[in-house]
Amino acid sequence: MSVLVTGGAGYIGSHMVLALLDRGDDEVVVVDNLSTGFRWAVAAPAELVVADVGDIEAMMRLIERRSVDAIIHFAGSIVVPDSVVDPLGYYLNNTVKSRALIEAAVRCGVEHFIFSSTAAVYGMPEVNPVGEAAHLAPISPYGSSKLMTETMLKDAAVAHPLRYVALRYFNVAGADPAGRSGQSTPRATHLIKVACEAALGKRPRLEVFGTDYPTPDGTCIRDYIHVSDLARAHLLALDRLRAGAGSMVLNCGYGRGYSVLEVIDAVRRVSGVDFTVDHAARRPGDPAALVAAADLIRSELGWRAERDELDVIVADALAWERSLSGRLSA
Ligand SMILES: NC(=O)c1ccc[n+]([C@@H]2O[C@H](COP(=O)([O-])OP(=O)(O)OC[C@H]3O[C@@H](n4cnc5c(N)ncnc54)[C@H](O)[C@@H]3O)[C@@H](O)[C@H]2O)c1
Ligand SMILES: O=c1ccn([C@@H]2O[C@H](COP(=O)(O)OP(=O)(O)O[C@H]3O[C@H](CO)[C@H](O)[C@H](O)[C@H]3O)[C@@H](O)[C@H]2O)c(=O)[nH]1
Repeated sequence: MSVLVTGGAGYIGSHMVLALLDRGDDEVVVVDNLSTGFRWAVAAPAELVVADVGDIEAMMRLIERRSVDAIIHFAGSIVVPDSVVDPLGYYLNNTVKSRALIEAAVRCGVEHFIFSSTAAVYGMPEVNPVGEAAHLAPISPYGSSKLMTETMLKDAAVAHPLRYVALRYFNVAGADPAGRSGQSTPRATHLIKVACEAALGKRPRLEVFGTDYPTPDGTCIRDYIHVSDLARAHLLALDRLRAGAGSMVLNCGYGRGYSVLEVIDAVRRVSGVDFTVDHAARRPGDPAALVAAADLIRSELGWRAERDELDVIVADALAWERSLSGRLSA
């Protein structure tokens, strides 16, 4: 039996492949169209198939050839502001192509499906920490495209012998502690990556988007989760599904938030570099605070955080950023 990891050449997917291989699950096949991913990010002996998840025939052939019993679906487009500019492109890549993949799974009898959802399904939550039962009101096409895939899975799981875990990630950060993968996309927008680039002189400065939010220091609060802890949550979800558990929707965060200024302090502290920080206007669509209620994932999966110290997350991200320059041309 093989696990199919879509988007396995990307940031989080490449850590998933490492987590599977590290525990001895060697039958791993990756599908990635390399639109933002990297061939080198797929660790051996995982097989990389360069294909599009929307190609239903190709997905069915692959599922049959590798006897896939579980799909972990990371492939998608992830930049929230881009989704506002190109909503139909986001609905195509995230919703329409996920539908094709789900149909391939159903037609081939794959019973286990894990889906990368997002805290963006909550929009601007009125209460923090935000629980899985909170009102779902995405404010971007990105968030809507992911919520629509959650809905398809819910309905497909009623009609077919398919069980799924939708994991709603909060802010994913950090890198493989052994230095084998990390966030590599050029022109990244994520705060910790951008701050590490500033600390290493790859950017002239960091801009803080908004200092007048109703938070203790006026900057936005987010729940940053280490990518290795997140990958481990997927392993546990896979084990639960294979053991016969029913479908679940789970937040992935630590239940603790840090402000933008606290993150900047951590990056300055860990790097020892006092890089330039400018105050800028609010970025449209940013909720003031987004922190996970993280009890359900602990009780349902027995998941425990291992790298939840902000300085550890930053140190891993910084180490990866230092090692990155030589790799991107590969
Ligand atoms: N990074 C975060 O903070 C975050 C937060 C919430 C949810 N997510 C979700 O996690 C998943 C992975 O995100 P990431 O940060 O690793 O992004 P990423 O861009 O690094 O990885 C996505 C991968 O999918 C591939 N891909 C995209 N469209 C494809 C298609 N149609 N067919 C085949 N491959 C395709 C890309 O080439 C890339 O390798 C995404 O679904 C994203 O929405 C990420
Ligand atoms: O240069 C920067 C970059 C970010 N920020 C701030 O830092 C916080 C975190 O921003 P990120 O861009 O790192 O992350 P988001 O919270 O916007 O986005 C995250 O959550 C979203 C759901 O809300 C999506 O899932 C997305 O993929 C995921 O990274 C925000 O307040 C943002 O305004 C800055 O001040 N300066």
